[in-house]
Amino acid sequence: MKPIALTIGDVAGIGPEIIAKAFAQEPALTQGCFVVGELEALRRGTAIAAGGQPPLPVAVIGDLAELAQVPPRCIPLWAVRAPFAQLPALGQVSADAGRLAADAVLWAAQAALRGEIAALVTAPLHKEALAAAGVPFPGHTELLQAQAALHAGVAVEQMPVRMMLANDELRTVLVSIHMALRDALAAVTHDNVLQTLRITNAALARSLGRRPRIAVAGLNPHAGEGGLFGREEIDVIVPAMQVAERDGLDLHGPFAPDTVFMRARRGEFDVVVAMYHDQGLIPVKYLGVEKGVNVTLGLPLVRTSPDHGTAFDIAGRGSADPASLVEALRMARTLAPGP
Ligand SMILES: NC(=O)C1=CN([C@@H]2O[C@H](COP(=O)(O)OP(=O)(O)OC[C@H]3O[C@@H](n4cnc5c(N)ncnc54)[C@H](O)[C@@H]3O)[C@@H](O)[C@H]2O)C=CC1
Ligand SMILES: NCC(=O)COP(=O)(O)O
Repeated sequence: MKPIALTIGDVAGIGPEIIAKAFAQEPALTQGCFVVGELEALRRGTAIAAGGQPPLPVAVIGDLAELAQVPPRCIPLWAVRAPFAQLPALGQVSADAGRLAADAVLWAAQAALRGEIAALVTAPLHKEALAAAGVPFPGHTELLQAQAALHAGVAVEQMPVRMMLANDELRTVLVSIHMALRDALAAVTHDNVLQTLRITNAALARSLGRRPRIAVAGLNPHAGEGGLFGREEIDVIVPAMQVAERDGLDLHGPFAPDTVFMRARRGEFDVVVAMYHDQGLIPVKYLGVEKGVNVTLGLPLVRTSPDHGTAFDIAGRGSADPASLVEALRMARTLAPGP
């Protein structure tokens, strides 16, 4: 398989530390992987991860062919900038860290689109730091969508993508992501719901090898209770489902949002389409932030990420759990195309 890039994320957070822990704890899984980032921040992460023991060494590479020469228990690094004279402080929003995080993702996205790497696994970045650096995208998902559209020579709207969060008990795909809740309500449109259903169906049919059973969450309490508590289910969600059903999708609902995740977790459905960010992410993260994986559906490349963020509150302490990053790496290997 081609190499897998791990982008360093926001270096004021736990990204470098959990990357170093993943390399230390999972030598077989991380074989053929390399970090995209900056030398001093990665070295700081290896020292934090080692907790007083000798840290894993870092080997800077200038060509992906050099990966084969990197000895075991050494972390290969593709540096996207010169080493920091002064590292961004741990636990604080900084434009320098935001710029580095974005540059690492941009480099890896372009390498993936050129077919040089099998997948990218992105350590978390801080959205305020990204904005402080002047990056015009709220998160990875939108940045990758824009890069993929550019590469394909199409408008961003012609490269629709969706966020999926998954663990071994539950999957959810979101109609909208990084926007104010008021805007998310307005984003529950016929086209957005229909597009989400189609993207979900295509992605899961590929990974499951069969037609996925898709549950649809309502927007309102009790899925509107027959129109008593809101009409979006009747006016928007059901008509979009009817169009998708005519295309052969196996759809169920719209169901009361407070019970649909419980039913999916019991095995009734393969995935729940949620109407906005927190409706879908709270149930998955509540099952354990260490288990979830974020996958961007709809891209012409494989991208996974841990489900948690930069955890500024614990950065530098050595207590960050690399489990979700390890799961993201495992999932990237599963989804990545063969040689
Ligand atoms: N894939 C990505 O790039 C993601 C980025 N974010 C961004 O991260 C920043 C911080 O977000 P928050 O809402 O504070 O969420 P967070 O996930 O960074 O932290 C929430 C709580 O979980 C704990 N936590 C998170 N990951 C942990 C780990 N691996 N081990 C142990 N404890 C862990 C933190 O210490 C904190 O108490 C925001 O800018 C957010 O947008 C959030 C989610 C995903
Ligand atoms: N809540 C998940 C999240 O914000 C991750 O966003 P992205 O950086 O994967 O687009």
